Amino acid sequence: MNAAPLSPEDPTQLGDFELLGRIGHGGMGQVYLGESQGGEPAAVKVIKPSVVDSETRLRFAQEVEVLKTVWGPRIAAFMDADPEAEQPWLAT
Ligand SMILES: Nc1ncnc2c1ncn2[C@@H]1O[C@H](COP(=O)(O)OP(=O)(O)OP(=O)(O)O)[C@@H](O)[C@H]1O
Repeated sequence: MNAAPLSPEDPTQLGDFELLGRIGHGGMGQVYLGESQGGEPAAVKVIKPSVVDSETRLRFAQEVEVLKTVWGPRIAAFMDADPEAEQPWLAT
């Protein structure tokens, strides 16, 4: 997986995931390459601090709930999430 280096303002740890680099970004989030405590690679999506408000928190919590209910060979599997954290995050 190609990842760009973390910037000084990036978090280095979210939940049990160590963040190792940046792999992409969407409308409301930055996606990091992460690693679980067991050494499993993860895509860790974090809501950008500039867009965290009650509406984006709600949308993000809904995304997490939907992800918990879907699985398949072409769907990144849900690993863990904390939509109520100061910086809400989701690991797949
Ligand atoms: N599981 C993953 N594996 C590899 N890269 C990923 C993964 N999830 C996201 N990415 C990368 O991060 C980018 C943004 O993903 P994200 O889920 O935030 O997209 P989005 O749905 O467009 O954003 P938003 O939900 O914020 O509107 C993707 O285009 C991709 O490059």
